[in-house]
This record gives sequence, C-alpha cells and structure tokens, in this order.
Amino acid sequence: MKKIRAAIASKNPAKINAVSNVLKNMEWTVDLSAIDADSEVSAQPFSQQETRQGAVNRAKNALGEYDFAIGLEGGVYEMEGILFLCNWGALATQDGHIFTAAGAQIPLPEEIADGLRNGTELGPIMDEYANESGIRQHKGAIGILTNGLVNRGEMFGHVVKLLMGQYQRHSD
Ligand SMILES: O=c1[nH]c(=O)c2ncn([C@@H]3O[C@H](COP(=O)(O)OP(=O)(O)OP(=O)(O)O)[C@@H](O)[C@H]3O)c2[nH]1
Ligand SMILES: [Mg+2]
Repeated sequence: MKKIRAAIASKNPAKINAVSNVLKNMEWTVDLSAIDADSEVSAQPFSQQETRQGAVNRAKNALGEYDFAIGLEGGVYEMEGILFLCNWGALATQDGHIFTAAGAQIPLPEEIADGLRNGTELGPIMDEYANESGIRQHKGAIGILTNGLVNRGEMFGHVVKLLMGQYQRHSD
C-alpha cells in the first residue's frame, strides 16, 4: 500500500480531525503531522480572497518535505451588507501544484457581525455569544448557527474531500 507523509497546517483539533478522518479512508498508509504554519493574513480574514490566500499560504509554508500539505482557513466576507462565514482549503504538492476549494458559507447574526466589524476575532465572539469556551476547536460558528446539524470538523472534512479528489486526479 502506498505510504504518504502529509501535513495539516494547524494545531486546531477541528481541522486536524477533519483531515485525519478523510485520509484514514484513503487506500494509503498516511502519516499525518499537525504543524503551525503562518497564514500570512490577518487573524480574522475579511474577504473570500484573504481567506483563500490564508489557506494557500498555510499549505505552502507547511509543505517542507511532506508529500502534500493542507491549509484550512476560516473567514468572513460581506455581501449586500450581510456578513457571511466562509471557509477555504488549499493543498500544496511537491511538484508545485496548489489545489483550492471552498466550504460552507452561512450568514452571521448582526450581533456577531457588529463584533467583527469592531475588529474582534470570530472565535472569541462565538464563545461569548454561545456562552461556551473553545467553540473554534470543535463545533465552530457553523455548529452554533446550524443548531448542531453541522460542526466545524465535518464542514472542513467536506473541503478536505474536495482537495483530495483534485489531488488524486492529478496523481493518477
Ligand atoms: O468559533 C469559530 N468557529 C468557526 O467556525 C470559525 N471559523 C473561523 N473562525 C475564526 O476566524 C478566524 C480565522 O479562523 P482560523 O482558520 O484561523 O481558525 P482558528 O484560529 O480557530 O484555527 P487555527 O488558526 O489554529 O488553525 C479565527 O478567529 C477563528 O476563530 C471561527 N471561529
Ligand atoms: Mg487562527
């Protein structure tokens, strides 16, 4: 069986689990490392482009000697005066390819949008909004806003599948 050494550019369990849950079902032996890699964007990306760039930078900065590295970045963007949560992923390979894909988007309540517009990161805002701690590490804003129907790991898992499908087609 093919042996793959991969990296996920985060120490956030929601992201690590999203990647490991997808890779464990592949026809490979996968050695997954979670490493910190700079997104080179603001801690709270405020557009689709900035969020996507954060994912790309994470993947590139984490690649090192791995077969591929995955970057996952959450952010927000404004459409018609409404702030939406957005999520982007990127997969960087040793032969210079960068695959990208986007995940779920959902409108943010005005109360949360106001905090973001005042410069606060979504993570702390969500903890206060839901009166819980570390939401970003498990259910995520998406979990709160979907009443638990979708959690952050599951949401990023779908993005990882979109990336892995592109990677597999490229590798075949
Ligand atoms: O509670 C949350 N639930 C979410 O669904 C969510 N999506 C994004 N964010 C926030 O947006 C910023 C960039 O996100 P982000 O990709 O950097 O995530 P993160 O900081 O949690 O992980 P990481 O940087 O350790 O990899 C950070 O302030 C995150 O808190 C979320 N917070
Ligand atoms: Mg972060």
